Amino acid sequence: MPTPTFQIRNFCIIAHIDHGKSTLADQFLLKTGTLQEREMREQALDSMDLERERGITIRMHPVTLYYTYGGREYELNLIDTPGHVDFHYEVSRSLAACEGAILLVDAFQGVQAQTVANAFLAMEANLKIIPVLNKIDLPQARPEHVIAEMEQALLIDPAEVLRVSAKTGLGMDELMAAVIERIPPPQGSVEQPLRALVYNSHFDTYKGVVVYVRIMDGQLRVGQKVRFMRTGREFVVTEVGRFRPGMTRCEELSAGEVGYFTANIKTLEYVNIGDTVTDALCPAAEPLPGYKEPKPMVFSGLYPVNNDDFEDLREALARLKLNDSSFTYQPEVSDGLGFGFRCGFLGMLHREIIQQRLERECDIELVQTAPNVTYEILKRDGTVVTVHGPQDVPDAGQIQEFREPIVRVSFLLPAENIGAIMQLCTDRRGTFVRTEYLSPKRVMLVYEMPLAEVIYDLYDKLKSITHGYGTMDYEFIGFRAADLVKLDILVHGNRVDALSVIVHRSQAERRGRAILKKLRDQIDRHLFEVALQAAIGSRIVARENIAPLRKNVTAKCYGGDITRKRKLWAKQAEGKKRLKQIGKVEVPQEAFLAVLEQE
Ligand SMILES: Nc1nc2c(ncn2[C@@H]2O[C@H](COP(=O)(O)OP(=O)(O)OP(=O)(O)O)[C@@H](O)[C@H]2O)c(=O)[nH]1
Repeated sequence: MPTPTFQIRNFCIIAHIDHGKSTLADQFLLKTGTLQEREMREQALDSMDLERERGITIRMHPVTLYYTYGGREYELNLIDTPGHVDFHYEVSRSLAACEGAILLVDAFQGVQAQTVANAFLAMEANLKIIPVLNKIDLPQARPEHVIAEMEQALLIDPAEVLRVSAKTGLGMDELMAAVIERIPPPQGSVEQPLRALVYNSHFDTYKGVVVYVRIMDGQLRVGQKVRFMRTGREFVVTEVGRFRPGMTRCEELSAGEVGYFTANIKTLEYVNIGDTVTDALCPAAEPLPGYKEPKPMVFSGLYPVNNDDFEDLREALARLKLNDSSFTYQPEVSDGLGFGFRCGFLGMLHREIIQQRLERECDIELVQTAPNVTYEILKRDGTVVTVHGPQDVPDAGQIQEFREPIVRVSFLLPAENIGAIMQLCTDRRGTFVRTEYLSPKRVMLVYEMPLAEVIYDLYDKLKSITHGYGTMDYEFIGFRAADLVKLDILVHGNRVDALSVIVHRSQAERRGRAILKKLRDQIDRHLFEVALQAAIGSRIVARENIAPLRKNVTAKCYGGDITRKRKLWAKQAEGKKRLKQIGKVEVPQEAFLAVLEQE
């Protein structure tokens, strides 16, 4: 018998990193007897190794709990959401699968940038918010201040705020009651054709893709032929189940419920987060709203240090892609680094995670080039092209308008640092939007800024200026025209493709000079003077010279000592293996790395 919808509650926990979301999720498992204390590994829901190591939630792990309240048994579906900005879209899809959200705030740290961003996402999705203060067991907790911040920043009624300790379980009874009493039961009808929201998925070696769904209307059963409405692909369902928290089979899932299904789906590419699954024979008229194609925003080149590892790297990337459809890659060749791949990521954290997985899983030494963002170029012939790297930029003569991605960045910081951060934002071509004091000591600051400036080092700068007390969050708002140029690097008159970068014209000279300085330190002297130049089209904006070598290297070894000479020659030959000939100049591989690797 399916649970009547009025006895179902679907909710998630939204919080800033480290405010205790996973610990609270564990308390729900304990409280409902889903897991016993002894069975519970610490933080059962954070299952991926990498997450455990980094202590952050990357993927969402749903769990179905049963809890008796007021003499009735309720089905509670808890959906854990990622807390990082890179995974914004995934957060928004998991919110769409719920009717309510627990907004968890650390009673010491207070409201942070991601708390605000995620709370607004939940409010936009019309979720019932249950504001909760966590870590009230901490001696340094300052509940009254934090509640005042919540009221100021998020218009939360102080009377509604619950106080818990996810660590000790204090306040859990009140929280369970609030989930049941305050969050509305799901709407939707079993009589309607099936509509299920795909809010996540993972790849299982034996079962194929496991699709995580929230059933909005209708029913989902084994043997049913279903259709993904965006792609039109059809599959026959082989298994339906719930997460308890392990995958547990059941007969069917009905309107209002949360669970998973498998259907011998071989690749995650067929399963898009946000897509709608319907019955192939009796399809729904309209898919569910809000679908977005996941778009990588940050790109960088990934090269094996040893070119023989290229095929291994290709295989490793293909395996990763099976598990993460938001990551993209395509082969590219660079003058300096040889064969490699241009990879697309959702953001900087996503990029770091992928690199770590690759290194761990395939034991290949990798070089990552400095990250760049995606650009749009309106050409004089009226076409718009998307550019993922400097090598794709057409000739200046063909460019009508160069556009870059802009994000809205929100900072939450100690009031005393506001001047320094505003200066930083101005230097990074930011446009001031607004500022708001949450208390005399904490302020929210909003800027619009090019994404390229944000990924460069904004986060590190924020942390160092605010001594770790500032937080930030950003969302993509669109492409805007800017005075961007492709800056080329010439070694003795020869353009080196691998070293080109896209920069704002006002910064071209400074960036050019910095690159040339690094190059100069890496390239040995030659018998002639080597000119290093940075150029925009044919205009040189910066120049460095490497003075010529005055004497032959072996000259100082006198004529007679042939063994020493041989040794020297052998050593030179060894070094030359990794030298790249550019025109008449030999450039060591390290020079490319020094310039391309992120500072
Ligand atoms: N004293 C105390 N510590 C807590 C409490 N809840 C969580 N913690 C600690 O706070 C730290 C972060 O908790 P997590 O549950 O990992 O936080 P999270 O929000 O899931 O973090 P992400 O997965 O990074 O988003 C851990 O060291 C917890 O032990 C609490 O109520 N009291």
